[in-house]
Amino acid sequence: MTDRNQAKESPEKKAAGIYAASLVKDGDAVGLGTGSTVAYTIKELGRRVREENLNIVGVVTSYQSEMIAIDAGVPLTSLAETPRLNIAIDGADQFDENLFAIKGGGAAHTREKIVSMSADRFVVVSDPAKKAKTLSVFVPIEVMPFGRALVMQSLKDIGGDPTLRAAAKKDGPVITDNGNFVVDCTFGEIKDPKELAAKISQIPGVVEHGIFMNVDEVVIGNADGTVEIIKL
Ligand SMILES: O=C(CO)[C@H](O)[C@H](O)COP(=O)(O)O
Repeated sequence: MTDRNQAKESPEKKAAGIYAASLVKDGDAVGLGTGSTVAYTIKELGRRVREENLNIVGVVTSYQSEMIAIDAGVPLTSLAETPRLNIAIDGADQFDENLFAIKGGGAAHTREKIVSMSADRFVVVSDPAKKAKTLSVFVPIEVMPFGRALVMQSLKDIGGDPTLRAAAKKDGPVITDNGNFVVDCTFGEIKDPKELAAKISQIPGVVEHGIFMNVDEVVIGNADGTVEIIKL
């Protein structure tokens, strides 16, 4: 499968991803996020299952993480069967000093939010470039196709600059794993992520936005293999 994560190896992402796998304990139910950083975590968990007899079950957030987990040999379950998770691990597109984060670069943020909110501990894995004083990258917003015109106009009304995300290898829009569109909306510097999140959530047709306010800690990987942990 070709995808945005076929980019070259990143030692920073690898360091963060592999370290985060060491936070998983025997018997844990683990939320498995989506993206190139957490892919290292999923593969390392597979190694621990094979080589250390680690006994875990994973809940995936996308078809992509499902395929990686199956390849790696991580046993899977569903939130329906295992509604409460011990830990969820996932990447992010940007995070700030208060550990507010923006996610959804891979259009998986709706399931990622559900899975992370189902976990006792939510750990973000990142490279150093995603740390910011103030959030400023575009906010991915999953949108019901039927409601897209109202959502686009409403996002402009609250000061956003929305763009329907186009698919890379298909004519037309990205379709999420849930059958919806994704609107990427720029708001400049986001001074109050909580307030913006509430405004976006009120728009009919919005399924979920990519502002996350439930991150417990961030693991930042460095090129030399070391990690920095940020907790509030
Ligand atoms: O939110 C996400 C997917 O929807 C990813 O976690 C986020 O885009 C980070 O990806 P990567 O680890 O590849 O940089």
